[in-house]
Amino acid sequence: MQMQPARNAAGEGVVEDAARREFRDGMARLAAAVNIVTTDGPAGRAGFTASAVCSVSDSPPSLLVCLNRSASVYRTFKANQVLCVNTLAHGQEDLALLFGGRTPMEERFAAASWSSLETGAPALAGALATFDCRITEIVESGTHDVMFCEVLAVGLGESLPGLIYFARRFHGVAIPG
Ligand SMILES: NC(=O)C1=CN([C@@H]2O[C@H](COP(=O)(O)OP(=O)(O)OC[C@H]3O[C@@H](n4cnc5c(N)ncnc54)[C@H](O)[C@@H]3O)[C@@H](O)[C@H]2O)C=CC1
Ligand SMILES: Cc1cc2nc3c(=O)[nH]c(=O)nc-3n(C[C@H](O)[C@H](O)[C@H](O)COP(=O)(O)O)c2cc1C
Repeated sequence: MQMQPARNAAGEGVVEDAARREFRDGMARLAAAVNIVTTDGPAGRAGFTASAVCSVSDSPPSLLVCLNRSASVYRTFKANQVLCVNTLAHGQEDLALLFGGRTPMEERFAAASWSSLETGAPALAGALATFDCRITEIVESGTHDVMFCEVLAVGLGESLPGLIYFARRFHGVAIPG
């Protein structure tokens, strides 16, 4: 068996790169809902697309969101301490791409209509569900911060087909029945 060198000529960790690639290939098979996570407050308004969102507990109602510390929106979320998880419906793929990076913040928000629930974080008109939250704890893990959140208010939109991210693409999910 040929051993792979731990570092290439440029000093980069090739073993680590292979592990990351393998991890991502595996994660590409783990289907996930698509959300736009927003915030507003003293540090300003920001939002990003997130598939790393998960239910934690129903008492108290709580969820978690994983945010890369290198994202342009990171400092704004950390400073505001509130966020709203907006779960997207089939047909909102363009919004998911817009909030998926590299687009100026005003352009991202100009593409949709927003209101607010309790915290002042933007709630997306036409979302399947909106979870208005206060960030209660932040745990650093690898490249990401895990933001644990208490859900203060839930908005339920129309019952529409859902949107998932699977195999590096968006897919619609039909309502059963
Ligand atoms: N959890 C995250 O931070 C995610 C970030 N992305 C961003 O979008 C880009 C394109 O993603 P794909 O087209 O799906 O191809 P990809 O091969 O980069 O990612 C495949 C899967 O790996 C996971 N993933 C990707 N980057 C990650 C990261 N930095 N930390 C933890 N998990 C990660 C996600 O589940 C993603 O669907 C990624 O390179 C990343 O920048 C996408 C999905 C999740
Ligand atoms: C489908 C999809 C899912 C994503 N999920 C996450 C996620 O869960 N956590 C995260 O930190 N970034 C995620 N990203 C990347 C962020 O949306 C992106 O880095 C963010 O918009 C910040 O980009 P910016 O630094 O250019 O502003 C995802 C991107 C896409 C397209």
